Amino acid sequence: MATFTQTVTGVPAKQLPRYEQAAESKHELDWADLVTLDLSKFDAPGGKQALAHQLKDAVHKVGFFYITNFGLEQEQVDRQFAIGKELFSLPTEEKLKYRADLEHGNYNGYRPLGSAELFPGLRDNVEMYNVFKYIPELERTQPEVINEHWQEIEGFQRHIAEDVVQKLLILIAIILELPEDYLTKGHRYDDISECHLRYMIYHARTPEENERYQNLYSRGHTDFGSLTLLFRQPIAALQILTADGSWKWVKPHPGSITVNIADVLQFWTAGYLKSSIHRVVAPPPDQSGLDRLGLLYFLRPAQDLSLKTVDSPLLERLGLKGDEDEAGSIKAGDWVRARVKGNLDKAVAGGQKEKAVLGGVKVKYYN
Ligand SMILES: O=C(O)CCC(=O)C(=O)O
Ligand SMILES: [Fe+2]
Repeated sequence: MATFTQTVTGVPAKQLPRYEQAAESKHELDWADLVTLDLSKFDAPGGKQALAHQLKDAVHKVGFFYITNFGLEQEQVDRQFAIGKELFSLPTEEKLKYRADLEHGNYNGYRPLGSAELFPGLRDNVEMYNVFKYIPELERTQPEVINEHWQEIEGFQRHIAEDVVQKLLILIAIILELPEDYLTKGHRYDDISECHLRYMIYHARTPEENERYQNLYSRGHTDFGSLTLLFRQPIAALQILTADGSWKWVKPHPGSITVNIADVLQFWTAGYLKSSIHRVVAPPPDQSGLDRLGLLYFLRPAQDLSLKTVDSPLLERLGLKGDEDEAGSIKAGDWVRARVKGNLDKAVAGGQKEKAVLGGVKVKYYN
């Protein structure tokens, strides 16, 4: 295994202030009905099969689900929120030293406030900091607060990448009637890929600003990679576009991670797995004055893998494996970078639109 040689300062890590989670909203919102997978059942006899059975409809029809008992204590999760909070409190000029090369579709590093235009002339209220995997090929200079805690961050990433995500990929392989290691092979921590742990912050807006922005924090979109894991943030804001065309809120259940299927799994399964459209809106009135910190892990496959439909007996039986595979010539890494670049495009008046990304394949955007 490669060893990583990130420069550390030699100065003992500063104490981080304890992160206090916000109180949940008292508003009764129109919550999405999502299944919860208890991952502690994974290693029990027949556990994987039972979990795969539970997951099958959810990943086909909704694309979103919760997981619990994923092997991280709330305290470990809160430490990551504390790192994110510290990072975003740095002066803007300091953060800009670590700006990601967004123009080339590279998300490694800082994405400044207002990078995406939501409506013509109206920019987003989001900052992001993406920490790619700690492998030599992806090394970059990082702010002090990241370097001071890099071993903890790497340990956190590795637990997600080498334990949680591996279990989920095995369940999905079982659903697709593929060998259990079929998907895990393309998602190793030491592969060059764009997987990252993301700290992000949505800055609260005034009620007047929210009105101008039609309450939108982040446009409806699908995610670019294989899976996205969203650590629980009690400030409600995430919504899913459901099959009947209505938006439903995602409830931040204690002790859970919200997981969603992203584009690459949709390509590999000719649409059987749903890369669902979701968006982020202004929180309900009792939380709308709060900045909303986010902690997410974006799983992406080894960059050279093609987006060709996999040889799944299930997909064969369903008649989904046709001769036409328009994404077959696209590489996963190229898809992800094209979509990162696309996020910098100017907003188009009139809302919903479709946009060609690569090789004639298009994506839809929603407000
Ligand atoms: O902040 C959230 O709840 C979701 C963020 C999201 O969808 C994304 O960053 O892709
Ligand atoms: Fe997303």
